[in-house]
Amino acid sequence: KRAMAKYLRNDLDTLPFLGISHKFIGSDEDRMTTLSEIAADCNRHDGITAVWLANRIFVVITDPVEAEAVLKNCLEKDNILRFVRTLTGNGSIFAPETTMGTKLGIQKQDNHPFLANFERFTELVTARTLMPWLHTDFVYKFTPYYKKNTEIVNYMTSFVTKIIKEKRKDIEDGSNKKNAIDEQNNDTGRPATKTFLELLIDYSGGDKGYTNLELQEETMVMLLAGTDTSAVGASFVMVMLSKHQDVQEKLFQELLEVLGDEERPVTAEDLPRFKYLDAVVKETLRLYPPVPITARTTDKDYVLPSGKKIVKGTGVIIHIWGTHRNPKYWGPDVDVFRPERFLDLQLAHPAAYMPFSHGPRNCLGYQYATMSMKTAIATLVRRYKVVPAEHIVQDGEKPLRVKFDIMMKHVDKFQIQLVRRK
Ligand code: HEM
Repeated sequence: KRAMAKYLRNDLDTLPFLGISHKFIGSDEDRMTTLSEIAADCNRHDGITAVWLANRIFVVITDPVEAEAVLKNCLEKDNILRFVRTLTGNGSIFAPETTMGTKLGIQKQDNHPFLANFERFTELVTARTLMPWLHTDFVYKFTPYYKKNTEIVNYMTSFVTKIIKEKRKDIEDGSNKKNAIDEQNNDTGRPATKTFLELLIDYSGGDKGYTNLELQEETMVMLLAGTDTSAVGASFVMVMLSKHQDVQEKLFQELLEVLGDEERPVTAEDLPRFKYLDAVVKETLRLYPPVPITARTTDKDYVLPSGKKIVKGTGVIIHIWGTHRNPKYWGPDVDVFRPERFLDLQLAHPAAYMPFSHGPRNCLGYQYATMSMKTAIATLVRRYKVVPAEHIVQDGEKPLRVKFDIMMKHVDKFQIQLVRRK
């Protein structure tokens, strides 16, 4: 591993024993700044470097050719992601209403304890992931974070378990005909919609299928992976539209063309016709991927397409943010927000653009996420002009300030103003 560190060099400020882990101390904005410095350094080293996080070495990749080789061959997620498991257990890795089909009212109350706990959980997990001295359970248990983490996990699991028990009882009593989604859509005349939770119960064999613990773990996974990611993606698009009025005007014209003059609901059939919206969403997720990194571990020695060798047991960080900003694949205007680049684009490599990752363990929900983001954005932009929040100076090409807590988010909380269009 030491030999590997020598030929996969970096020019980052590395300390004895700590490696680069000291660079992750600080705020969640500082952590994202460090991640972007690592990406830029990696791009200067042919898209592959190695960094030490205390006693563990991680290979960092921003070259899509090398990334694809790893993502197709190493299917195990690296142990560095294990702290998420305090919540998801053994679930296969959050739209509360569509996931669980119970009126939670979470999205209508931004101070709902479930959301507050979820946010605090992501902060705690990210801090622990990036600070190696907190990795050992023995040490972690002596810190105040441990107590908080346990409280949060207990609250969230009991919240979800209660819903699962109610749902099972509803199904038993036959009182499950209508769920929260159907109630919202009560005038559509569509057959009853099955929620994710109902489908899990049904397909796994009803009473004889998944246990309550398995249902709880899978539901947690969907909540964790599904809710905030799409909301964060759509919110980044809205902020970029507020900064780039020319892009917004072009998008508005497309919406008028496809939807006509009336303010009718956007349908699934409209979505493929929104070519420019597709480009705007893609260009936003290129510059601001809500999940900026993912990780794998090697189960044997690998020789990458470049001939570089990664030894068994190495953590590999697939730096999605860095790959999207690799000038070798995106050209000299890599940092410029230019949706037009995605119109008729032939990607230089299929993994050069991967906000949903790439290969057999990529995002399970990418089609749903894309459809839900486009529907929300088209609905809003058809009705409202999006302008920057009053106190935020219009700063044109200046990059957004972003922070990292499992997901990447806007430091200024995605603040914008909506002005009703006539
Ligand atoms: C803009 C929205 C989203 C983005 C950017 C996103 C991105 C990602 C990324 C980068 C991964 C990591 C894959 C890897 O390690 O290779 C992932 C995994 C996953 N995502 Fe998403 N995701 C989004 C929305 C969703 C939604 C809406 C769902 C569910 C409905 C979902 C379900 C999952 C699941 C289950 C995994 C784990 C797959 C596995 O480990 O095999 N995601 N997502």
